Amino acid sequence: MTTLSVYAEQQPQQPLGVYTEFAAIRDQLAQIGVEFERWDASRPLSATAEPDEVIAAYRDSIDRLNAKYGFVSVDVVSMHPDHPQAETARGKFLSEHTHDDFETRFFVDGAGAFYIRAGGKVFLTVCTKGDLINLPANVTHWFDMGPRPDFKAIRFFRIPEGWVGHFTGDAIAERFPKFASAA
Ligand SMILES: CSCCC(=O)/C(O)=C/O
Ligand SMILES: [Fe+2]
Ligand code: NI
Repeated sequence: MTTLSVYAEQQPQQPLGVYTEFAAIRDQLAQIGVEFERWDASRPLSATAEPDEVIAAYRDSIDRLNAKYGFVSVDVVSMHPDHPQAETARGKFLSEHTHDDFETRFFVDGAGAFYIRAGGKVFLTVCTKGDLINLPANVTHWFDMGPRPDFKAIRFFRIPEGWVGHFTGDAIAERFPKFASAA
């Protein structure tokens, strides 16, 4: 289930609030400049669908987003629990970082957790199928796909290498609960 847990930065043990209704999640995230939308993600895709198939299936949604935000390219991250690179892939975004580009991700399958640090709080947003999240450039965050990663997400870019993370060197991620699954 899509869930937002809001923590005080210094109190990772107990959230200040937990939200599961779309409107409440959208409104909380809007306060820190993060856009959150629900999009149709019902196109049939096999578990092993190639990036080109995912992009073809969601071509109309991609075109609409490109027109709205001026994205010039997309790619697809597709992870499965038995993926040979699962652990390495998880480790890539598990520490706090920023990007020079928007971080715009459309989950067309599965789930993953964004931890967004803003205004002295951490917004732990578990995204599931149909969620579209849009973090402005330079927002401090980390992402946990869990020990058995299972998701497909389309990533949108305005600049080449927009996915490259600039790591802050802050160990905050180590203090927060890890993502296990969205069930
Ligand atoms: C959910 S897509 C893979 C992770 C990613 O691109 C990123 O930047 C996470 O912070
Ligand atoms: Fe990121
Ligand atoms: Ni899957």
